This record gives sequence, C-alpha cells and structure tokens, in this order.
Amino acid sequence: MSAVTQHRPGAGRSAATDEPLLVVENLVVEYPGKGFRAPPFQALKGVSLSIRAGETVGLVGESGSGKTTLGRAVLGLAPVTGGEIRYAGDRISGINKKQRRALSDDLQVVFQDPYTSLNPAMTVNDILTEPLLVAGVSRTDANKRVRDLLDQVKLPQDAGQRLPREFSGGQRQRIAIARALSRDPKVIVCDEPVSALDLSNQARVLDLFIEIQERTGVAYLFITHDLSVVRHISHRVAVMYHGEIVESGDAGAVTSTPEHPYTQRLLLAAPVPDPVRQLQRRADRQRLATQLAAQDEQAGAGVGGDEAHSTDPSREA
Ligand SMILES: Nc1ncnc2c1ncn2[C@@H]1O[C@H](COP(=O)(O)OP(=O)(O)OP(=O)(O)O)[C@@H](O)[C@H]1O
Repeated sequence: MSAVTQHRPGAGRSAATDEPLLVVENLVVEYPGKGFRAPPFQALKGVSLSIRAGETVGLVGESGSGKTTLGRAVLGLAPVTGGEIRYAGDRISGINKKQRRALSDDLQVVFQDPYTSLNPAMTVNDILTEPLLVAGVSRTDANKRVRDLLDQVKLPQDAGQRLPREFSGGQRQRIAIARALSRDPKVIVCDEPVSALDLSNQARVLDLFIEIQERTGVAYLFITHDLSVVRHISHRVAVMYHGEIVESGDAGAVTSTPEHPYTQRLLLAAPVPDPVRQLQRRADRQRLATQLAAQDEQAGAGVGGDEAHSTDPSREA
C-alpha cells in the first residue's frame, strides 16, 4: 500500500531543538513466560532512542517486533526490568502512580482503533471536556477549549453534540487526536494511528498530525509497520526487529537506502505495479530472509551477534 510516499519536506528541523526531550536508554522489557517454569520473554532487549521537542521519530517493524511494547513502556504500561526512560531530564521509568499521573498532561497517546478508543456512550463534548474538568479547568474555559480543539482537528462545531458512532473512521481518529491534545502534551505516542483508515483518510490524518506539530511543537513517537507512512511523517526512523533497534537515522536515508537486511526486506514488501519488478522484489526478499535467518542463527549462537545488528554510527540518532 502507499497512501503517501514522499519524504517529509525539510524534515521540520526548524521546530526540533537539539536537546532530547525523551530518552530511552538500554531498555529491557520482560513479560512472564508462557507455561510452567518458562523463562521470561524479553520483548525489548536493550533499546535506546531519543526524541527532541517538535520532532517525529518513526518506529517501524513487523508485527511482534516490540513497537507497541516500547510505546507502552514510555507511558508506564509495560514491565521495565532494565535500562531507563527519561523525560525532560528526569527518570520516569519505575515511578509511582501519583508521579505518573502528574506526567499525563505531557505524555499522551493516540491508539490505532478509533472505534474502540472512544467511549461510545459519551458525546464528543463530554469526551473532550472530561480530561479538562478532571484537571480543574472551569466548565466555561473547558467549553471554550473544546471549540478550539474541534477547530484544530478540522471538525465542525456541531460535532460536539454527537456520539462517536455518528462519525467515520477518519473523523473518529480526529476526535481521539483532539482528546490527546486537550492538555497541551509535549509528546504523543501514536500507535498505528492511521492503520485502520483507508488510503485517502490516512494521508489527511497524517497531514493533520504534521500541521499540529508545526503549530504546537509537540513531539511524536510514531509507531507503524508501514514504511511509506513513516517516510511521510518522520524526521528520523528507528527500525525494530525481534526487540532490538537494528537501524536508525534520518528518515530519508533509512527509507531510501537502508543498510540492514531487515529494513531492506521491509522496503521490498511494498507492492509495485510492474509484475516483472514485483517478481524480482519477491526474489530479493527471499534472499534477504535467508541472510537474516543466517544472522539470527549466528547471533543466537553468540557469534558476532552485535556485528550482525550493527548500524553505521554516522546515521545514528
Ligand atoms: N502483555 C503481554 N504478555 C506477554 N507477551 C506480550 C505481551 N504484550 C506483547 N507481548 C509479546 O511481545 C512481543 C512484542 O509485542 P508488541 O505488541 O510490542 O509488538 P508490535 O511490534 O507492536 O506488534 P504489532 O504491530 O502486531 O502490534 C510479541 O512477541 C508479543 O507476543
């Protein structure tokens, strides 16, 4: 699929400062093993990345590579057993519930499925005013803020009186974005936020994310399995494979001339109209899959594991 194929023009560098706002360092997340006495399963095996204010870092990888786990760890929802996460210089992994609540204005999330992420029994007005009222904003100011939020996500003012089911998928995702924006977050974890949308809605919602970032300076950790989406929205890209980041760097470079065979294989997975080229790409994918399997075997045997996953440091985030 390819709703969007162009690299983000200018990469929004003007908005991004050099100081990292969010830092993930050597992060390890382990889930309990399945079955009696099974060892824990490491979903993240020492992941490091950083995001600056106003920047979008795309996190790409196939299903099960650990993308959502990393997003959940940033939000305090995954069991971190090693490494740490820092926000604005402070460690935020392992903090207590009260400290986490204090962070909820700054760190927000938009999920994949706009059909289940919104309370079906609440009107859009109620969905958007709730976090404001909980934060102690007066009813008058909250109502004013909701009008502003509807404008920001390009929904009509009368949307406020309606229920989520009265909207299309793309419109519902706009409501979810408005809710995430309500307390002026500094970082939004976007977990596959356009995957459930058709191609034209994908492009519109991605452009909305970009517009909002250019206006507010919010940073995104943008999780997707789709390289064309990540190329459109990201300044930098990190590629996840089996719980590790195997390649990272400038979005244009990583998505046009990837170095790691896994990224090369992801790039070749996008269909092309020419059947001859499509066949060639299939053959190339098979060759890369064999190469990856050999690397995995070598890494599993403890021989050259680091080398197998090396990335040109000049491209590093
Ligand atoms: N709560 C959990 N308990 C046990 N294992 C889990 C849990 N959540 C995720 N996993 C496992 O951790 C690995 C990474 O899952 P994760 O959802 O982070 O991957 P992903 O790259 O986001 O995949 P997808 O694109 O399908 O959502 C998978 O093998 C998954 O089965």
